[in-house]
Amino acid sequence: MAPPPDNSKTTKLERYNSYLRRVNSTKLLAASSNILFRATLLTAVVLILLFTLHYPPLLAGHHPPAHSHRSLLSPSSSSYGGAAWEREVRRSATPHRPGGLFVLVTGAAGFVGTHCSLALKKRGDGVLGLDNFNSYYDPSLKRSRQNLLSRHGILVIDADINDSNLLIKLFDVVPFSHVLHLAAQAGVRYAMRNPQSYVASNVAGLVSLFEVAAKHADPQPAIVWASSSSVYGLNTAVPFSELHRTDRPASLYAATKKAGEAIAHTYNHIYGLSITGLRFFTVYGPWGRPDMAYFFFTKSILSGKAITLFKTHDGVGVRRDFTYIDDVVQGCLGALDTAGKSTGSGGKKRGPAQLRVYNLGNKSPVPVSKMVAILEELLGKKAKKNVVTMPMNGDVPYTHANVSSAEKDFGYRPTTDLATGLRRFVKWYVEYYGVVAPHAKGKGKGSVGGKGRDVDTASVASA
Ligand SMILES: O=C(O)[C@H]1O[C@H](OP(=O)(O)OP(=O)(O)OC[C@H]2O[C@@H](n3ccc(=O)[nH]c3=O)[C@H](O)[C@@H]2O)[C@H](O)[C@@H](O)[C@@H]1O
Repeated sequence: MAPPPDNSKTTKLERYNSYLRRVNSTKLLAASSNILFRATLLTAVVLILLFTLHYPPLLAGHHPPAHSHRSLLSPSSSSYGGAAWEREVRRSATPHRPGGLFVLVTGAAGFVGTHCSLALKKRGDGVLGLDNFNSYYDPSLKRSRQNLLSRHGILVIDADINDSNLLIKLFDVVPFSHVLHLAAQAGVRYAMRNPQSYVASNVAGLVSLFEVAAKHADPQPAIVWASSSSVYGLNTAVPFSELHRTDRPASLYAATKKAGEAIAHTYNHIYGLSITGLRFFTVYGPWGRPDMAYFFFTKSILSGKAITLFKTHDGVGVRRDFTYIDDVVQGCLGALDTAGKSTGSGGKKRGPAQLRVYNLGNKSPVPVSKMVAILEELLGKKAKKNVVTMPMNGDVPYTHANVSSAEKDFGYRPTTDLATGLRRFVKWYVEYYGVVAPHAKGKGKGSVGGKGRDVDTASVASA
Protein backbone atom coordinates (compact mmCIF):
# COMPACT_ATOMS: atom_id res chain seq x y z
CA MET A 1 0.00 0.00 0.00
CA ALA A 2 1.34 3.34 -0.91
CA PRO A 3 2.03 5.56 2.06
CA PRO A 4 -0.43 8.37 2.50
CA PRO A 5 0.78 11.76 1.18
CA ASP A 6 2.54 13.97 3.70
CA ASN A 7 -0.28 16.51 3.97
CA SER A 8 1.49 18.76 6.41
CA LYS A 9 4.45 19.32 4.00
CA THR A 10 2.17 20.01 0.97
CA THR A 11 0.12 22.53 2.94
CA LYS A 12 3.24 24.35 4.13
CA LEU A 13 4.56 24.53 0.57
CA GLU A 14 1.25 25.86 -0.69
CA ARG A 15 1.11 28.44 2.10
CA TYR A 16 4.65 29.54 1.32
CA ASN A 17 3.84 29.89 -2.41
CA SER A 18 0.71 31.86 -1.68
CA TYR A 19 2.72 34.10 0.68
CA LEU A 20 5.25 34.74 -2.14
CA ARG A 21 2.40 35.55 -4.56
CA ARG A 22 0.90 38.03 -2.11
CA VAL A 23 4.24 39.73 -1.49
CA ASN A 24 4.85 40.04 -5.24
CA SER A 25 1.41 41.41 -5.98
CA THR A 26 1.75 43.97 -3.15
CA LYS A 27 5.09 45.08 -4.60
CA LEU A 28 3.53 45.28 -8.05
CA LEU A 29 0.66 47.30 -6.64
CA ALA A 30 3.05 49.62 -4.81
CA ALA A 31 5.13 50.08 -7.95
CA SER A 32 2.13 50.82 -10.13
CA SER A 33 0.61 53.25 -7.62
CA ASN A 34 3.98 54.99 -7.50
CA ILE A 35 3.90 55.42 -11.28
CA LEU A 36 0.27 56.55 -11.08
CA PHE A 37 1.13 59.07 -8.36
CA ARG A 38 4.01 60.52 -10.41
CA ALA A 39 1.84 60.74 -13.53
CA THR A 40 -0.90 62.55 -11.58
CA LEU A 41 1.65 64.96 -10.12
CA LEU A 42 3.06 65.71 -13.57
CA THR A 43 -0.43 66.31 -15.01
CA ALA A 44 -1.29 68.66 -12.13
CA VAL A 45 1.91 70.68 -12.68
CA VAL A 46 1.19 70.96 -16.42
CA LEU A 47 -2.41 72.05 -15.70
CA ILE A 48 -1.31 74.71 -13.18
CA LEU A 49 1.22 76.02 -15.71
CA LEU A 50 -1.41 76.23 -18.44
CA PHE A 51 -3.85 77.96 -16.06
CA THR A 52 -1.18 80.49 -15.01
CA LEU A 53 -0.47 81.36 -18.62
CA HIS A 54 -4.13 81.80 -19.52
CA TYR A 55 -5.56 83.43 -16.40
CA PRO A 56 -2.85 85.56 -14.75
CA PRO A 57 -5.34 88.06 -13.22
CA LEU A 58 -7.18 85.37 -11.29
CA LEU A 59 -4.02 83.96 -9.80
CA ALA A 60 -2.74 87.44 -9.03
CA GLY A 61 -5.59 87.78 -6.55
CA HIS A 62 -7.98 89.92 -8.60
CA HIS A 63 -11.60 89.77 -7.61
CA PRO A 64 -14.12 88.47 -10.06
CA PRO A 65 -16.47 91.18 -11.26
CA ALA A 66 -19.71 91.76 -9.38
CA HIS A 67 -21.73 89.72 -11.85
CA SER A 68 -19.52 86.72 -12.38
CA HIS A 69 -22.01 85.04 -14.70
CA ARG A 70 -21.24 87.85 -17.09
CA SER A 71 -17.52 87.97 -16.51
CA LEU A 72 -17.24 84.38 -17.67
CA LEU A 73 -18.57 85.51 -21.01
CA SER A 74 -16.50 88.68 -21.25
CA PRO A 75 -13.05 88.75 -22.75
CA SER A 76 -10.15 88.60 -20.29
CA SER A 77 -7.70 91.49 -20.29
CA SER A 78 -5.16 89.32 -22.11
CA SER A 79 -7.42 89.36 -25.16
CA TYR A 80 -7.14 93.15 -25.40
CA GLY A 81 -4.26 94.79 -27.16
CA GLY A 82 -2.64 94.76 -30.54
CA ALA A 83 -1.92 97.65 -32.84
CA ALA A 84 -5.47 97.93 -34.26
CA TRP A 85 -7.07 97.90 -30.79
CA GLU A 86 -4.65 100.55 -29.50
CA ARG A 87 -5.33 102.73 -32.55
CA GLU A 88 -9.09 102.55 -31.87
CA VAL A 89 -8.58 103.37 -28.18
CA ARG A 90 -6.40 106.38 -29.02
CA ARG A 91 -8.77 107.60 -31.72
CA SER A 92 -11.69 107.60 -29.30
CA ALA A 93 -9.75 109.14 -26.41
CA THR A 94 -8.02 111.95 -28.29
CA PRO A 95 -9.63 115.41 -28.04
CA HIS A 96 -10.57 117.46 -31.08
CA ARG A 97 -10.11 120.91 -29.62
CA PRO A 98 -7.02 122.69 -28.33
CA GLY A 99 -6.62 122.02 -24.62
CA GLY A 100 -9.33 119.33 -24.73
CA LEU A 101 -9.53 116.65 -22.04
CA PHE A 102 -8.58 112.99 -22.38
CA VAL A 103 -11.39 111.37 -20.38
CA LEU A 104 -11.86 107.75 -19.36
CA VAL A 105 -15.57 107.31 -18.57
CA THR A 106 -16.36 104.19 -16.54
CA GLY A 107 -19.96 103.00 -16.68
CA ALA A 108 -20.16 104.71 -20.08
CA ALA A 109 -23.09 102.56 -21.25
CA GLY A 110 -25.01 103.51 -18.10
CA PHE A 111 -27.58 106.29 -17.92
CA VAL A 112 -25.43 109.18 -16.66
CA GLY A 113 -22.32 107.77 -18.39
CA THR A 114 -23.94 107.87 -21.82
CA HIS A 115 -25.16 111.45 -21.47
CA CYS A 116 -21.85 112.72 -20.09
CA SER A 117 -19.82 110.92 -22.78
CA LEU A 118 -21.92 112.51 -25.53
CA ALA A 119 -21.69 115.97 -23.98
CA LEU A 120 -17.90 115.71 -23.64
CA LYS A 121 -17.48 114.45 -27.20
CA LYS A 122 -19.76 117.18 -28.52
CA ARG A 123 -17.54 119.93 -27.15
CA GLY A 124 -14.37 118.30 -28.54
CA ASP A 125 -12.99 116.27 -25.64
CA GLY A 126 -11.65 112.74 -26.13
CA VAL A 127 -13.74 110.00 -24.51
CA LEU A 128 -13.00 106.35 -24.00
CA GLY A 129 -15.78 104.35 -22.36
CA LEU A 130 -15.64 101.26 -20.19
CA ASP A 131 -18.62 99.17 -19.12
CA ASN A 132 -19.16 95.61 -17.94
CA PHE A 133 -22.70 95.40 -19.39
CA ASN A 134 -23.91 93.41 -16.38
CA SER A 135 -27.48 92.20 -16.17
CA TYR A 136 -28.64 94.25 -13.14
CA TYR A 137 -31.10 95.73 -15.63
CA ASP A 138 -31.81 94.93 -19.27
CA PRO A 139 -28.38 94.80 -20.96
CA SER A 140 -29.99 95.44 -24.36
CA LEU A 141 -30.70 99.02 -23.25
CA LYS A 142 -26.99 99.36 -22.42
CA ARG A 143 -26.11 97.96 -25.86
CA SER A 144 -28.44 100.51 -27.49
CA ARG A 145 -26.67 103.28 -25.59
CA GLN A 146 -23.33 101.81 -26.71
CA ASN A 147 -24.54 101.92 -30.34
CA LEU A 148 -25.57 105.53 -29.86
CA LEU A 149 -22.11 106.37 -28.49
CA SER A 150 -20.46 104.47 -31.31
CA ARG A 151 -22.39 106.57 -33.86
CA HIS A 152 -20.78 109.59 -32.19
CA GLY A 153 -17.28 108.11 -32.45
CA ILE A 154 -17.03 106.90 -28.85
CA LEU A 155 -15.61 103.46 -28.19
CA VAL A 156 -16.95 101.59 -25.13
CA ILE A 157 -14.78 98.69 -24.05
CA ASP A 158 -16.57 95.70 -22.57
CA ALA A 159 -14.64 95.23 -19.32
CA ASP A 160 -14.90 95.44 -15.55
CA ILE A 161 -13.20 98.05 -13.34
CA ASN A 162 -11.83 95.20 -11.22
CA ASP A 163 -9.69 94.15 -14.18
CA SER A 164 -6.56 96.05 -13.11
CA ASN A 165 -4.46 94.62 -15.95
CA LEU A 166 -6.78 96.19 -18.48
CA LEU A 167 -6.81 99.52 -16.62
CA ILE A 168 -2.99 99.53 -16.57
CA LYS A 169 -2.96 98.80 -20.29
CA LEU A 170 -5.37 101.68 -20.98
CA PHE A 171 -3.26 104.16 -19.02
CA ASP A 172 -0.19 102.92 -20.93
CA VAL A 173 -1.90 103.62 -24.24
CA VAL A 174 -3.57 106.98 -23.38
CA PRO A 175 -2.34 109.78 -21.08
CA PHE A 176 -5.82 110.31 -19.57
CA SER A 177 -6.06 113.73 -17.94
CA HIS A 178 -9.38 112.87 -16.26
CA VAL A 179 -11.45 109.88 -15.17
CA LEU A 180 -15.21 110.26 -14.84
CA HIS A 181 -15.94 107.23 -12.69
CA LEU A 182 -19.63 106.35 -12.92
CA ALA A 183 -19.45 102.53 -12.94
CA ALA A 184 -21.22 101.31 -9.80
CA GLN A 185 -23.82 98.97 -8.43
CA ALA A 186 -26.79 101.32 -8.14
CA GLY A 187 -30.19 100.93 -6.49
CA VAL A 188 -31.06 101.38 -2.84
CA ARG A 189 -33.44 98.46 -2.22
CA TYR A 190 -31.59 95.84 -4.35
CA ALA A 191 -28.75 95.99 -1.79
CA MET A 192 -30.79 93.75 0.50
CA ARG A 193 -31.00 91.09 -2.21
CA ASN A 194 -27.44 91.15 -3.54
CA PRO A 195 -25.16 92.82 -0.97
CA GLN A 196 -21.93 91.39 -2.38
CA SER A 197 -22.41 93.10 -5.74
CA TYR A 198 -22.22 96.49 -3.94
CA VAL A 199 -18.96 95.58 -2.26
CA ALA A 200 -17.51 94.27 -5.54
CA SER A 201 -18.35 97.38 -7.60
CA ASN A 202 -18.55 100.27 -5.18
CA VAL A 203 -15.69 99.30 -2.86
CA ALA A 204 -13.36 96.79 -4.59
CA GLY A 205 -13.89 98.38 -8.02
CA LEU A 206 -13.24 101.87 -6.70
CA VAL A 207 -10.03 100.72 -5.01
CA SER A 208 -8.94 98.95 -8.20
CA LEU A 209 -9.35 102.20 -10.16
CA PHE A 210 -7.66 104.38 -7.51
CA GLU A 211 -4.73 101.92 -7.27
CA VAL A 212 -4.02 102.07 -11.00
CA ALA A 213 -4.52 105.84 -11.14
CA ALA A 214 -2.22 106.39 -8.15
CA LYS A 215 0.57 103.91 -8.90
CA HIS A 216 0.63 103.21 -12.64
CA ALA A 217 -0.86 106.17 -14.49
CA ASP A 218 1.72 108.72 -15.56
CA PRO A 219 0.52 111.44 -15.42
CA GLN A 220 -1.96 110.67 -12.66
CA PRO A 221 -5.46 111.72 -13.80
CA ALA A 222 -7.89 113.88 -11.83
CA ILE A 223 -10.87 111.77 -10.81
CA VAL A 224 -14.53 112.81 -10.62
CA TRP A 225 -16.81 110.05 -9.35
CA ALA A 226 -20.44 109.37 -8.49
CA SER A 227 -21.31 109.33 -4.82
CA SER A 228 -24.95 109.57 -3.80
CA SER A 229 -27.51 111.62 -1.88
CA SER A 230 -28.16 108.42 0.05
CA VAL A 231 -25.04 109.08 2.18
CA TYR A 232 -27.17 111.56 4.19
CA GLY A 233 -29.10 108.54 5.49
CA LEU A 234 -30.98 109.41 8.65
CA ASN A 235 -29.90 113.06 8.56
CA THR A 236 -32.89 115.28 9.39
CA ALA A 237 -31.42 118.74 8.82
CA VAL A 238 -32.69 120.19 5.53
CA PRO A 239 -31.74 121.07 2.88
CA PHE A 240 -28.86 118.56 2.91
CA SER A 241 -25.54 120.37 2.99
CA GLU A 242 -22.10 118.85 2.42
CA LEU A 243 -21.34 119.93 6.00
CA HIS A 244 -24.07 117.71 7.48
CA ARG A 245 -23.51 114.30 9.09
CA THR A 246 -23.16 111.34 6.74
CA ASP A 247 -22.34 108.64 9.27
CA ARG A 248 -25.79 107.06 9.49
CA PRO A 249 -26.43 105.32 6.14
CA ALA A 250 -29.84 103.64 5.88
CA SER A 251 -28.87 101.07 3.24
CA LEU A 252 -25.83 99.03 2.30
CA TYR A 253 -25.81 100.95 -0.98
CA ALA A 254 -25.43 104.19 0.97
CA ALA A 255 -22.80 102.61 3.20
CA THR A 256 -20.67 101.59 0.19
CA LYS A 257 -20.94 105.13 -1.26
CA LYS A 258 -19.94 106.57 2.11
CA ALA A 259 -17.06 104.07 2.20
CA GLY A 260 -16.09 105.37 -1.25
CA GLU A 261 -15.84 108.89 0.12
CA ALA A 262 -13.57 107.68 2.93
CA ILE A 263 -11.44 105.70 0.45
CA ALA A 264 -11.17 108.83 -1.73
CA HIS A 265 -9.79 110.69 1.27
CA THR A 266 -7.10 108.03 1.74
CA TYR A 267 -5.93 108.03 -1.90
CA ASN A 268 -5.87 111.80 -1.91
CA HIS A 269 -3.91 111.87 1.34
CA ILE A 270 -1.32 109.19 0.51
CA TYR A 271 -0.89 109.47 -3.25
CA GLY A 272 -1.89 113.03 -4.13
CA LEU A 273 -4.82 112.01 -6.35
CA SER A 274 -7.17 114.89 -7.16
CA ILE A 275 -10.63 113.52 -6.36
CA THR A 276 -14.12 115.03 -6.58
CA GLY A 277 -17.18 113.13 -5.33
CA LEU A 278 -20.60 114.13 -6.67
CA ARG A 279 -23.67 113.28 -4.61
CA PHE A 280 -26.40 112.70 -7.20
CA PHE A 281 -30.02 113.21 -6.17
CA THR A 282 -32.44 110.75 -7.90
CA VAL A 283 -31.36 111.48 -11.47
CA TYR A 284 -33.98 110.83 -14.19
CA GLY A 285 -34.56 111.41 -17.89
CA PRO A 286 -34.42 109.87 -21.38
CA TRP A 287 -32.28 106.71 -21.66
CA GLY A 288 -32.77 106.31 -17.88
CA ARG A 289 -32.50 103.30 -15.59
CA PRO A 290 -35.39 100.79 -15.72
CA ASP A 291 -34.86 99.94 -12.04
CA MET A 292 -35.91 103.45 -10.97
CA ALA A 293 -39.46 104.22 -9.87
CA TYR A 294 -40.37 106.84 -12.54
CA PHE A 295 -39.25 104.35 -15.22
CA PHE A 296 -41.01 101.20 -14.03
CA PHE A 297 -44.10 103.17 -12.94
CA THR A 298 -44.40 104.31 -16.58
CA LYS A 299 -44.28 100.71 -17.77
CA SER A 300 -46.82 99.61 -15.17
CA ILE A 301 -49.24 102.47 -15.86
CA LEU A 302 -49.18 101.69 -19.59
CA SER A 303 -49.78 97.99 -19.02
CA GLY A 304 -52.43 98.49 -16.32
CA LYS A 305 -50.34 96.87 -13.60
CA ALA A 306 -50.66 98.24 -10.05
CA ILE A 307 -47.84 100.33 -8.59
CA THR A 308 -46.83 100.54 -4.93
CA LEU A 309 -46.45 103.96 -3.35
CA PHE A 310 -44.59 104.29 -0.06
CA LYS A 311 -45.74 106.54 2.75
CA THR A 312 -43.81 107.22 5.94
CA HIS A 313 -44.86 105.83 9.34
CA ASP A 314 -46.57 109.11 10.17
CA GLY A 315 -48.64 108.86 6.98
CA VAL A 316 -46.76 111.40 4.82
CA GLY A 317 -45.85 110.41 1.26
CA VAL A 318 -42.13 110.08 0.48
CA ARG A 319 -40.46 112.96 -1.37
CA ARG A 320 -37.45 113.16 -3.65
CA ASP A 321 -35.31 115.95 -5.03
CA PHE A 322 -35.66 114.56 -8.59
CA THR A 323 -32.82 115.93 -10.73
CA TYR A 324 -32.97 116.05 -14.52
CA ILE A 325 -30.14 114.42 -16.43
CA ASP A 326 -29.10 117.55 -18.41
CA ASP A 327 -28.58 119.43 -15.14
CA VAL A 328 -26.47 116.59 -13.75
CA VAL A 329 -24.40 116.49 -16.95
CA GLN A 330 -23.76 120.22 -16.56
CA GLY A 331 -22.57 119.52 -13.00
CA CYS A 332 -20.30 116.64 -14.05
CA LEU A 333 -18.63 118.71 -16.77
CA GLY A 334 -18.27 121.64 -14.38
CA ALA A 335 -16.55 119.37 -11.85
CA LEU A 336 -14.21 118.00 -14.53
CA ASP A 337 -13.33 121.48 -15.78
CA THR A 338 -12.47 122.78 -12.32
CA ALA A 339 -10.66 119.65 -11.10
CA GLY A 340 -7.11 120.42 -10.00
CA LYS A 341 -4.22 118.27 -11.20
CA SER A 342 -3.13 115.25 -9.20
CA THR A 343 0.24 115.82 -7.60
CA GLY A 344 1.87 112.39 -7.39
CA SER A 345 3.46 109.85 -9.69
CA GLY A 346 4.52 106.22 -9.41
CA GLY A 347 2.72 105.86 -6.08
CA LYS A 348 4.49 108.89 -4.52
CA LYS A 349 2.77 112.10 -3.49
CA ARG A 350 4.60 115.32 -4.39
CA GLY A 351 2.27 117.79 -2.71
CA PRO A 352 -1.26 118.36 -1.46
CA ALA A 353 -4.01 117.67 -3.99
CA GLN A 354 -7.63 118.73 -4.32
CA LEU A 355 -10.32 116.72 -2.50
CA ARG A 356 -13.92 117.85 -3.00
CA VAL A 357 -17.48 116.67 -2.55
CA TYR A 358 -20.64 118.34 -3.96
CA ASN A 359 -24.38 117.85 -3.94
CA LEU A 360 -25.91 117.74 -7.43
CA GLY A 361 -29.64 118.04 -6.75
CA ASN A 362 -32.60 120.11 -7.90
CA LYS A 363 -33.28 122.11 -4.71
CA SER A 364 -37.00 121.26 -4.82
CA PRO A 365 -38.30 117.99 -3.37
CA VAL A 366 -41.49 116.61 -4.92
CA PRO A 367 -43.81 113.96 -3.40
CA VAL A 368 -43.61 110.67 -5.28
CA SER A 369 -47.43 110.82 -5.59
CA LYS A 370 -47.02 114.08 -7.54
CA MET A 371 -44.49 112.39 -9.82
CA VAL A 372 -47.12 109.71 -10.51
CA ALA A 373 -49.79 112.35 -11.21
CA ILE A 374 -47.51 113.98 -13.80
CA LEU A 375 -46.91 110.59 -15.46
CA GLU A 376 -50.67 109.88 -15.52
CA GLU A 377 -51.24 113.20 -17.26
CA LEU A 378 -48.45 112.62 -19.78
CA LEU A 379 -49.48 109.04 -20.51
CA GLY A 380 -53.20 109.80 -20.55
CA LYS A 381 -53.88 106.89 -18.23
CA LYS A 382 -54.58 106.51 -14.51
CA ALA A 383 -52.28 104.40 -12.33
CA LYS A 384 -53.63 101.62 -10.14
CA LYS A 385 -52.07 102.48 -6.79
CA ASN A 386 -51.35 100.52 -3.65
CA VAL A 387 -50.26 102.87 -0.89
CA VAL A 388 -48.25 101.08 1.80
CA THR A 389 -46.17 102.12 4.78
CA MET A 390 -42.53 102.20 3.73
CA PRO A 391 -41.02 98.84 4.57
CA MET A 392 -37.60 98.64 6.22
CA ASN A 393 -35.84 98.51 2.85
CA GLY A 394 -33.08 101.13 3.07
CA ASP A 395 -35.24 103.97 1.72
CA VAL A 396 -35.19 107.39 3.35
CA PRO A 397 -38.39 109.50 3.62
CA TYR A 398 -37.12 112.56 1.74
CA THR A 399 -34.13 114.17 0.08
CA HIS A 400 -33.44 117.85 -0.53
CA ALA A 401 -30.17 119.28 -1.82
CA ASN A 402 -28.42 122.47 -0.95
CA VAL A 403 -26.29 123.05 -4.07
CA SER A 404 -24.66 126.36 -3.16
CA SER A 405 -21.13 124.85 -3.13
CA ALA A 406 -21.45 123.49 -6.67
CA GLU A 407 -23.00 126.77 -7.77
CA LYS A 408 -20.14 128.80 -6.28
CA ASP A 409 -17.32 126.55 -7.55
CA PHE A 410 -18.49 125.69 -11.06
CA GLY A 411 -21.73 127.52 -11.73
CA TYR A 412 -24.07 124.53 -11.23
CA ARG A 413 -27.67 125.75 -11.65
CA PRO A 414 -30.41 123.14 -12.14
CA THR A 415 -33.09 124.54 -14.45
CA THR A 416 -35.44 121.65 -15.26
CA ASP A 417 -38.60 121.09 -13.24
CA LEU A 418 -40.06 117.60 -12.85
CA ALA A 419 -42.96 118.12 -15.30
CA THR A 420 -40.61 119.28 -18.07
CA GLY A 421 -38.11 116.51 -17.42
CA LEU A 422 -40.74 113.77 -17.30
CA ARG A 423 -42.30 115.03 -20.54
CA ARG A 424 -38.91 114.54 -22.25
CA PHE A 425 -38.59 111.12 -20.62
CA VAL A 426 -42.05 109.97 -21.77
CA LYS A 427 -41.35 111.19 -25.30
CA TRP A 428 -38.18 109.11 -25.39
CA TYR A 429 -39.86 106.13 -23.72
CA VAL A 430 -42.73 105.78 -26.18
CA GLU A 431 -40.36 106.18 -29.12
CA TYR A 432 -37.75 103.78 -27.82
CA TYR A 433 -40.16 101.00 -26.84
CA GLY A 434 -42.53 101.66 -29.73
CA VAL A 435 -45.56 101.90 -27.46
CA VAL A 436 -48.74 103.77 -28.23
CA ALA A 437 -49.84 105.72 -25.19
CA PRO A 438 -53.62 106.35 -25.10
CA HIS A 439 -53.55 110.14 -24.98
CA ALA A 440 -49.92 110.76 -24.27
CA LYS A 441 -48.79 114.37 -24.01
CA GLY A 442 -45.12 113.55 -24.55
CA LYS A 443 -45.15 115.27 -27.96
CA GLY A 444 -47.64 117.95 -27.20
CA LYS A 445 -51.39 117.20 -27.31
CA GLY A 446 -52.74 114.04 -28.88
CA SER A 447 -51.60 110.48 -28.93
CA VAL A 448 -48.00 109.51 -29.47
CA GLY A 449 -47.24 106.42 -31.49
CA GLY A 450 -43.81 105.05 -30.80
CA LYS A 451 -41.57 104.05 -33.68
CA GLY A 452 -39.55 101.43 -31.85
CA ARG A 453 -35.94 101.11 -30.83
CA ASP A 454 -34.38 103.05 -33.68
CA VAL A 455 -35.02 106.18 -31.69
CA ASP A 456 -33.23 109.34 -32.70
CA THR A 457 -30.94 111.14 -30.32
CA ALA A 458 -32.80 114.44 -30.12
CA SER A 459 -33.39 114.12 -26.41
CA VAL A 460 -29.82 113.13 -25.78
CA ALA A 461 -28.33 115.81 -27.99
CA SER A 462 -29.65 118.36 -25.55
CA ALA A 463 -27.46 116.84 -22.82
O1 LIG B 1 -30.37 109.95 -5.00
C1 LIG B 1 -29.75 108.92 -4.86
O2 LIG B 1 -28.73 108.88 -4.20
C2 LIG B 1 -30.29 107.63 -5.40
O3 LIG B 1 -31.42 107.89 -6.21
C3 LIG B 1 -32.11 106.76 -6.62
O4 LIG B 1 -32.67 106.15 -5.47
P1 LIG B 1 -34.13 106.53 -5.09
O5 LIG B 1 -34.26 107.97 -4.72
O6 LIG B 1 -34.58 105.53 -4.07
O7 LIG B 1 -34.93 106.37 -6.48
P2 LIG B 1 -36.09 105.37 -6.92
O8 LIG B 1 -35.73 103.98 -6.68
O9 LIG B 1 -36.46 105.75 -8.30
O10 LIG B 1 -37.27 105.77 -5.91
C4 LIG B 1 -37.84 107.06 -5.98
C5 LIG B 1 -38.87 107.21 -4.91
O11 LIG B 1 -39.95 106.35 -5.19
C6 LIG B 1 -40.28 105.59 -4.03
N1 LIG B 1 -40.76 104.26 -4.47
C7 LIG B 1 -39.92 103.41 -5.08
C8 LIG B 1 -40.37 102.19 -5.53
C9 LIG B 1 -41.70 101.83 -5.30
O12 LIG B 1 -42.14 100.71 -5.67
N2 LIG B 1 -42.52 102.71 -4.69
C10 LIG B 1 -42.09 103.93 -4.26
O13 LIG B 1 -42.87 104.70 -3.69
C11 LIG B 1 -39.00 105.51 -3.21
O14 LIG B 1 -39.31 105.36 -1.85
C12 LIG B 1 -38.39 106.86 -3.51
O15 LIG B 1 -38.87 107.83 -2.62
C13 LIG B 1 -31.20 105.78 -7.35
O16 LIG B 1 -31.85 104.56 -7.59
C14 LIG B 1 -29.91 105.55 -6.61
O17 LIG B 1 -29.05 104.79 -7.42
C15 LIG B 1 -29.32 106.89 -6.29
O18 LIG B 1 -28.08 106.83 -5.74
